[in-house]
Formats: sequence, C-alpha cells, structure tokens
Amino acid sequence: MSSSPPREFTVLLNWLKEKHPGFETSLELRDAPGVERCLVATSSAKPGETLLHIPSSAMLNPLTLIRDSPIPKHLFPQPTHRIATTNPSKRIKTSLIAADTARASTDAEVPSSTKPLDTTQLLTLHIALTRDPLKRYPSEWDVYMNALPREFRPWHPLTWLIKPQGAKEEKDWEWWSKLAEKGLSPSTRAKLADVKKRFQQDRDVILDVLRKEEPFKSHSLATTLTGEDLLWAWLNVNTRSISIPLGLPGPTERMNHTLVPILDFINHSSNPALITPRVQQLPTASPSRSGGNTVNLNGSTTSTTSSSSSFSDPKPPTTRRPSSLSSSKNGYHLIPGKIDLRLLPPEENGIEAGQEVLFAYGGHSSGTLFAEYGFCEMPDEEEGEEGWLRLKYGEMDLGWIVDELWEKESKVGKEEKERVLEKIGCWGLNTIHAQPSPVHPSHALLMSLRLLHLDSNSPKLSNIENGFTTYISPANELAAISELEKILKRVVKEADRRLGWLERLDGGSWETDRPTAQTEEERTSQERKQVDGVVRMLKGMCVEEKVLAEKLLERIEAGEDFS
Ligand SMILES: C[S@@+](CC[C@H](N)C(=O)[O-])C[C@H]1O[C@@H](n2cnc3c(N)ncnc32)[C@H](O)[C@@H]1O
Repeated sequence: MSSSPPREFTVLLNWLKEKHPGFETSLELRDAPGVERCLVATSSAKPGETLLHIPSSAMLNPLTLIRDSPIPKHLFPQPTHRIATTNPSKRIKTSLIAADTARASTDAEVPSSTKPLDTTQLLTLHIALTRDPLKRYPSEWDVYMNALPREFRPWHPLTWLIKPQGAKEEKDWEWWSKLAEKGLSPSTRAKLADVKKRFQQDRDVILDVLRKEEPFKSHSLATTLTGEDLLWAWLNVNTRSISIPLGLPGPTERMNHTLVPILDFINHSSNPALITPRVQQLPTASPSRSGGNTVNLNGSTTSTTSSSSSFSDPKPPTTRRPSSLSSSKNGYHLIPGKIDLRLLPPEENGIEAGQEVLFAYGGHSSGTLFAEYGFCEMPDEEEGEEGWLRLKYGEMDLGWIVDELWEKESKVGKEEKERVLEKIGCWGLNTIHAQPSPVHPSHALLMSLRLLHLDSNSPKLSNIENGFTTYISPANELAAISELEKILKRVVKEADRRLGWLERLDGGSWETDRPTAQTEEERTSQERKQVDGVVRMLKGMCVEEKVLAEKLLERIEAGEDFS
C-alpha cells in the first residue's frame, strides 16, 4: 500500500470542502494492489465520531444533477414528494428539489417522444458526456468525475462479452472472451449475461437520447461518443452507485441510484470482523436554520434513520425508505431523498489509524460479486479450502442444472409445478449455502427436486400449494436426494474440468495463445497482475464450488436429513 494519497483524491477533498458545506472526513485514499485503491482511517476514531459526512448536495443523482446539466430537463424523473409548508418563500429557500422540480416541470412541457431516464441511465449519460472529445459539457462535478476509474477493460468481465473496436484490441479481447466461455461456471456466465442485457438496454435508451435530443443531436454525439465510452460510464454506475430512496416515481430498483464521492472508494467485505463502519442516513438540515451549513443531527431520536447502504445491484435496495424524513419536527424541513450520509466507526472498539474501511455491498455470492463488480471474495490462504465454508454468503447456484431437469418434464406438468413453486416462493432459487453451517440445500431447491419427482396429477400438489405440507413421502424424498447427489457429482466434475483448464492457462498457454504479447517483456507488469488476479479468482470460484458440493455429498452419504 503506498503511503500518500493519489493526487485526484486530494483535489477531490479540496473541492468537497470548498463547495459542499458540512463535508467532513478523516479517511484517506491509498493505492492498493489487487483492489486498485482503498480507504483507510488517517487517525483513530472512537465510537460515535464521524469518519465521513457527505452532505446531500455532494451526492450525484437526478435531484442534484438537475442543478447544472446539459441533459434536457424533461429527461429527469420528477420527484413525487414536495415539502408541505404553508410559507411559499420558505419552500424555495429550504428546498432545492422543489425549485428544481418546478423548473423541470416547465421544461417537461417541451414535446418529446423520449421518456424520462431512470437513475442508472441518467448517471451513465452524465459520466459519458465527460468523454466528449471537444469538451462541450463541462460540469460542476468534473473534479469527482476525474477521480473515477479510467478503465474497466480488461479486468471487468462485462468487457469480455463486448467486442472492442480496433484490430489489436480485438485480438486481445478474443483471449478474454475465451476466458469467459471456459473459465466461468455456467451460473456465473448466466449472471454475466444478465449484466450484459441490462447494459445493452440502457445503452440503447441513451443512444436514442443522443440521436434525438438537443444539444446532443446537433453535436452528433451518438457517433462521437464510442461504445467504449458508454460501457465505461455504465460500469462506473453499476460498480459504484449506492441504493438510496430518492422519492422518484417508477420501480424503486430503477430509481434509487446515487453516486457518493469518497464512500464509493470503500471496498467490500462480508466478514463482520473486518467491516468497519456503519452508514447512517441523516436529514439535511434546513439552510434557514443552519446558515447554509449542514447540521449534524446525530442523536436526534425522531428524525434520524440508520440503515446500511449497499452498492447498487439488480435486487431491491436494502435501505429503508426514509418516510420519517418528511416531517419537519424541530423546525427542520426534511425532504424525502434529500439526505446526508454519515459513516461511523464500529460501536464497540472504534477504528485504528491506518485501518482499512470496508463494508458489505450486499449479501452476494461469489458469482454475483464477480459478474457485477469484477471480483470475488477469497478466504485467507492460511484458512485453506475450508475457508470457503466460512464465507458469510458462500453459495452455489444450481439453477442451470435444475433448469435442464425441467426441460425434460411435459409442458403441462412443468407449468403446473412451476405455478405451485411460484406460489410458495420456491421457483428459481436453486441454491446451496455455506452458512449457517453445515452446508445445506435451500428449502426452495429441496421443494423443486421433490416436485420434479412427483406425479403431476398427485393430490399432494394442492396440499403443497396451500402450505399444508412440504414433505411428500419417503420414496419421493429418496428420489429428490439422489437427484441432488447426481447434481453435486456433476458440479464437482465440471469444476474440476474448469480448474484444470485454468491451471494449464496459468502454466503457459497465456504466452502462446495471446496474439499481441508473445513475450514477458512485451507485457506490462500491470497487465500481468490483472491477468494473474482474475485467473486466481476464477480458480478460487472453482474451488468454492467443489468444496461446497463435496461437503454436501458427505452429508448425504452420512444419511443426514435435510427436511
Ligand atoms: C465501489 S468501488 C471501490 C473502490 C475501488 N477499489 C477504487 O479503486 O475505486 C468497487 C470496486 O472495487 C473493487 N473491489 C471492492 N472490494 C473488493 C475486494 N474485496 N476485492 C477485490 N476488489 C474489490 C472492485 O473492482 C469493485 O468493482
């Protein structure tokens, strides 16, 4: 770990201090091998002290972006909540959002066939505009934009599925594309395909905006910005935004993304012993009461919500909707979505100087972390293979094999059983879990296997549908568990095959297969490190699958009961 913060961090800190009153931090960025950069505490902090306070004005989302953006206002989603106050002058003074909303709704009268963008699309578009070669879109957020990662190619797996332009790039890409095909498990490949689909849908919407909307249309931005620019911008949003309710209309999971400077440098861990801070949401204080400064309302029992934020993911957010923030208790005018974030040290021991700040991005399996964020959590080497069993969210998705079994069912039988499984909340959740120990199949997987081995005309089906029973019969249980045994043996075989391929790759075929860098000298050490890091994670994920499958097989062979 290098000992001084990268320059872009110092510039970002100065900008936050100057432009965003209330900003406060005792954290510092460091270059860190394997994770690019990480945040550490510069001094020790006791429980209750502030590690980071980000005022809502410094969080990048549609509510703040609308202040200063070349993106036409009618493309911004309109907040559904306004402040209830009887004093109109106060309304303007205390609510930037209300003022912005009014401006936006005037603009919304401009006829346009384009629908408002969702939060991911808006942020992606904003970030992509920074790549305009003619620099026609300067923004107050540029200092923050300069601190974002410059490249996701080649290490992020989404880039392995998207061919770049240019002969040399294409040749390199073929190697990575092969890695995606041969080095990823079928379930991680499926998760990655889903990420690609989401990217392509958002990219198409943005391209449509660039083709149709001014000033982008006159600037020919749909062709000036490259596919790589949009991919880079989208990956920044997908790997760095957090989910916070913003009070915007539309499906919550599409309308809650915010980029938070500094907080977005925090790396992930699921290990409770390593997770340092708690994230707390605070109402932004009324400028009329605080003289424009954010007031730290910690300790206010009525209007402070506390919850853990998660980096955005395709699932619904884990944050609570801060509806209580709309009250104006104590004279503070609180607007849903207009909230500050405060990061606190652990309640028991605080934090030591130099300690890395980590938090959990969500309850994600290795496959999800890898497909979405380009890394997976690895147990410490000294823990050995058993370490995989201790990962809090250690999981294996067997959906790809269970789907094959459903294909063999008659159409009518499958539809009926799928309906029943949907009704009892067990459809499509075919997972094995490491925790709580011992390794076990999910209830949903057991139910799927039981129904796969049940006659479609069986009267037991309606009992299951109505929640009267989950167990069918000893014969059915035997058939379901032997099916599970067959599935697990296949998983071990597949994981072994992939591991062998990756080990051969490690042992040298990188040198011979790769067209543009035949020798060690031709390859930069940075590139080598990226390849080594990625291959190590892919091998780790094979080991995780094997360890989980083998442990469960041991339990089955010992005749343990899973019902
Ligand atoms: C929100 S950013 C965190 C800051 C990032 N390290 C940086 O340098 O800007 C998320 C990205 O950090 C990296 N990352 C986070 N946690 C990690 C971990 N435990 N191991 C490896 N990489 C990690 C991944 O590249 C991920 O996409």
